[in-house]
Amino acid sequence: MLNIDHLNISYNHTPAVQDLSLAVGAGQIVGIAGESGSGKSTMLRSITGLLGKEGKITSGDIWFENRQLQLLGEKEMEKIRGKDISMIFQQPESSFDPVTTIGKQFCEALGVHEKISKKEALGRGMELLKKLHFPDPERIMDSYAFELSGGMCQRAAIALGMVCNPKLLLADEPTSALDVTVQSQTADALMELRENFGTAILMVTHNIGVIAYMADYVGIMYNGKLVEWGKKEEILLEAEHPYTKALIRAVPRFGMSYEKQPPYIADTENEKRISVSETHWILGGGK
Ligand SMILES: Nc1ncnc2c1ncn2[C@@H]1O[C@H](COP(=O)(O)OP(=O)(O)OP(=O)(O)O)[C@@H](O)[C@H]1O
Repeated sequence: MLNIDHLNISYNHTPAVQDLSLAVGAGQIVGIAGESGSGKSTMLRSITGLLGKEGKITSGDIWFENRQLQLLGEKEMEKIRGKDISMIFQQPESSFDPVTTIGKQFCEALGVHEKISKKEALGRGMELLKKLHFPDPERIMDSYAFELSGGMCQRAAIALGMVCNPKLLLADEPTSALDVTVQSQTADALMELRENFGTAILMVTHNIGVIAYMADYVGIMYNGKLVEWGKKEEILLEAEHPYTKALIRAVPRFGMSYEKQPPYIADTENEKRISVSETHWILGGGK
């Protein structure tokens, strides 16, 4: 569905992303981890054509289905943004206009891409809010973003991002600004979207625990380059790059033995183990 091929991006001639290739298949969750400044957000923004004035794709291709996104003009990108590809951000409030009700923003988001009545648009939004476990979607529709808690706001932002039923959701640190319990709810909400709608998700984060919990494929960025790429189990168990090893070592253990936390991603031959439920616990999802 999405194929990034030997992508190079610079800001004012300084390279930020170098020779990056990766792929996201339909319905897959791909997690990209990496330290601050390694180029994760730049890579995501390049997909939606939002690199700003300084940012430039200097070579390489971004294929989405049969289109080369980096060759499309702003008008064509506008049609794709929000409809086929949508994006959610670390600060959920930044997905919303603070002086417009959430309901009105659902109507506006749908109105850009479809001829749809206000009633129908609100209905579609409320259905999504229900799927994301809001017991009172009508109240949410009448609220402003600042009236919601951080976790509610992020789930509402996910619903807004999903309202046009995009094939690909880009998520920039979707759980980082949230406390651990809400991180877990948000991670579960994203995984449910994949289950319910087959949405592919490309997510960048500092948090290898979130990736261990959610992703099918993992990439590790370091200094603008993708230094590791593969299936989650392969990367978490067979990390080769020193930065990946350090990231995995840095996952807190909370003094719990692995044996108490099945199921494992286990490589019995080498007796190396990473507990998926441990990362779930780190995310606040249970003990
Ligand atoms: N608008 C910009 N103008 C100039 N340089 C930029 C701009 N945005 C990002 N950069 C630079 O590009 C490099 C990659 O930044 P980017 O934000 O993509 O990293 P990141 O991995 O997403 O970091 P973080 O995890 O802190 O968000 C950094 O060196 C950063 O300073």
